[in-house]
Amino acid sequence: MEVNELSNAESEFLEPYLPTRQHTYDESVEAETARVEGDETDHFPFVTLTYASSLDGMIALGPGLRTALSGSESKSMTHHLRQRHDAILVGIGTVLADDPGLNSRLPSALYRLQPRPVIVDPSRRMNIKDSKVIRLAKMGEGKKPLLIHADLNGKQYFSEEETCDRLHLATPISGELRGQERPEIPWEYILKSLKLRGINSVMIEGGATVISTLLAKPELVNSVIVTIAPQWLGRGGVGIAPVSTNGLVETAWQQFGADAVVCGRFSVAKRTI
Ligand SMILES: NC(=O)C1=CN([C@@H]2O[C@H](COP(=O)(O)OP(=O)(O)OC[C@H]3O[C@@H](n4cnc5c(N)ncnc54)[C@H](OP(=O)(O)O)[C@@H]3O)[C@@H](O)[C@H]2O)C=CC1
Ligand SMILES: Nc1nc(O)c(N)c(N[C@@H]2O[C@H](COP(=O)(O)O)[C@@H](O)[C@H]2O)n1
Repeated sequence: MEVNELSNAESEFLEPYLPTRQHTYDESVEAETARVEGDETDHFPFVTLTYASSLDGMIALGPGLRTALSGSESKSMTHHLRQRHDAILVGIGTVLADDPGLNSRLPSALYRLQPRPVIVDPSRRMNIKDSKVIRLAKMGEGKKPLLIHADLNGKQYFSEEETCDRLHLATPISGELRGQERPEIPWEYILKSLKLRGINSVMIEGGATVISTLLAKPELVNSVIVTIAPQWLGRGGVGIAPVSTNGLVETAWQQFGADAVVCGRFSVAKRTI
């Protein structure tokens, strides 16, 4: 699908919901040297939650199915968002289903402006050899991905490999988590670790599990940008279903091609722009 630069009006519409333009992030010096300074709210990167949904609230036709919802105009909007953040994060479910590129295909997205792909893969399920995100990084069309794994022994360490970097995060094995087959890494750990590595803004793109669990932590989310495509995906679809109810404030919407793009913030977010 063709990806084009946004018009001035389109990028001005989005700008209030985006992190400030910094572009100081450089993954080659990503940060052994980075230090957390400032108050508690500065310990987290700016988080933008974004995805495309059908009219019946579905993001895919079925579990594990790659489903095109955005038209070319709203897809271009997504690629604009990708180059406005230091990192783009998805869960391993999305990588296994979609084999996404996780780069920005906008003509203006020079290597310097590419987001660092971050993949939450607690149990190391990613197939490194056949991955598009790694192929693109090798060709210089995107950055090397950072994989986040769970370390059930409570350690926390970072290792660099030729094709990807791996960050092992301590997983609390207390009470309800003990004996659970799928280790769950608290979002606070993930986001603080990214900030510690010098990542100041992260666009979180999916999939259903990642979005639904983050929607239950609205205080960690600075802005929400949802594309609504004018179609229904039906009952077999994969829906967004947070465990808690919530609503956005400071909302705005604009048409991108046939799609509506809705933006907003949570009143409880730790900090605003
Ligand atoms: N329309 C849209 O905008 C988008 C649609 N999608 C669609 O979404 C679907 C994929 O959704 P889904 O299967 O839910 O996959 P996700 O991408 O949400 O990945 C879920 C998996 O990631 C791991 N994970 C996520 N969060 C954590 C955490 N906090 N701690 C530990 N592990 C975590 C777990 O891996 P494990 O299972 O190994 O424990 C979990 O099962 C696909 O069909 C895809 O096409 C995806 C992105 C955008
Ligand atoms: N914005 C948007 N619209 C859709 O209709 C989608 N299906 C998605 N999916 C997300 O984009 C990823 C694929 O992107 P690239 O391969 O990098 O172009 C996919 O994995 C989802 O994260 N997004």
